[in-house]
Parts: sequence; structure tokens; C-alpha cells
Amino acid sequence: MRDFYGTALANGFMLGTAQYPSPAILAEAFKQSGASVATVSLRRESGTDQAGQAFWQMIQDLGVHVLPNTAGCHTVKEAVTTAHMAREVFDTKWIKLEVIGEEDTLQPDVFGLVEAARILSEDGFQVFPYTTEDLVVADKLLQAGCEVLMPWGAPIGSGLGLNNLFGLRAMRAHFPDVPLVIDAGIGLPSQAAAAMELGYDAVLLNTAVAKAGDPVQMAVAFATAIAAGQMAQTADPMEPRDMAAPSTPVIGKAFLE
Ligand SMILES: CC(=O)[C@@H](O)[C@H](O)COP(=O)(O)O
Repeated sequence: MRDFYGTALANGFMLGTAQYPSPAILAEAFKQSGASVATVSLRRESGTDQAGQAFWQMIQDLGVHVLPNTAGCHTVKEAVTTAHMAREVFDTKWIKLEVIGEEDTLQPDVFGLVEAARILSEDGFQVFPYTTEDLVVADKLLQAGCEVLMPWGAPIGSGLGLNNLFGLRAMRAHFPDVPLVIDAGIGLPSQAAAAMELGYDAVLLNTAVAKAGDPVQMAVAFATAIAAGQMAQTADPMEPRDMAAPSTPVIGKAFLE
């Protein structure tokens, strides 16, 4: 697995912290799954009141890498301000940058995203941009200083999985050295496994775990699938072929060697 701004993660499971039935279930989902990164929205949780402080403390106590995000920001200014607040609260340079451009799909405003990425990178942030699978935008984000890209699987909260396999595969092939994370829209562990099999370095998801009937069990299922997908990828999977090929050996030739 590629490093994220020089940080090697124990696994490719990045888990969101919103919408759980209770803080105890959230904590247990992290503990049992071993997810290595927790992403936190500063705009949804109040950082100043007592409940907000307790929530931040609980996240810190999970002992995982914290990736604050700018979820809910619609302008460059909002996103940049939120990133600054996040750096103060969590004492980290990491920021998952979201600049939402369209309400029905929560599609990123890629123009605002590139601008905000440049401003934050120049200010010393290590930016994880939530983007589409557009290769031109990806290039602009890299030029703006991003060293990680996070293309969407599908719209946030949709659970539709990997909507554009061609685009996601092309992105992996086009940027072989860039750490890539599928962010958003993942509904099932099998989709997360497929992302890792494509050669992605991590998967970030929230809704599919938090909204499951049993979030803890679902988090473990995702952790298992992500590990399996990564293991399969490094085992050099076979190339699919159009024609049949007998898998039963001819007599007297059981092995290739
Ligand atoms: C938590 C977070 O950062 C979300 O904005 C993220 O994109 C996850 O999306 P899903 O809820 O679709 O998994």
C-alpha cells in the first residue's frame, strides 16, 4: 500500500464517524474492525460546547489517524475556514477537502476544489480531495499540491458502489504512483473489495456501516473485505479472457513446471 503524505497505514479502511446509533457503537465499530483512519466533520459537530468537546475526545481516544473533513462546505471560503478550525482542534495537517457543487448528487465543485486545494497546500495542509474520476481535474489537483486523490465511487450516501469502473480503472492506470482512495457511495463489502482489487490503496465510507442494522458487524465485514481485496491485488490476479480454457490437466501433466 502506498503511503499517505509519508504515513504508512496499517490497512486501507477509512471509516466515517457520523450517524451511528450511539457513541458506544461507533467506538466498538472502530475497535472491532481495526479501521486505521477516522474521518470527522467539523461542521456537523459543534466543537465548542461540552458535547462537542466530549466527541472530539472520544475520537482522539480511538487511537487511529484522524482525518478531519470539510463536509457540507459549498464554497472555497467555507472549506478553507473549516480546514483551519480542524487544524486547531485536531492538531493535524491532514484535511479531507469537500467543496460540494450540486445538491442532488453532492457532486464536488471541481473548480472550487482545485482552488481550495491550492490555497490549503500552500498553507502547509496535506489535502485529501474528494473528487470525481475526471483525469484532467486529477492532474490539476496534483499540480495544486495534492499528493493523494479521493475519487467518488458513487454519490455520498447512495450505496451504489463503483459507478464508473472504466473511469476508476483509468485513474489507477494513469497515476500509478499516487495514493488513491475510493471515497463515498460504497454500500457493500464486496464493492470495497472490488475497489482494492482495482489497485486502490484505501476505501473511505460511512453510511453503509453507520446505517446498517448491526454497525459493528458491518464494520468488521468491511475490514475483512478490504483486506481480502488488497491481498488479491498483490497476489497478481489472472487476466480475464474471452475464450474458455480447460482447467482440468491433460493426463501426465498435472503441473506447469
Ligand atoms: C464521512 C464522509 O467523509 C463522507 O462525506 C464520505 O464521503 C462517506 O460517504 P458515504 O457515507 O457514502 O460512505
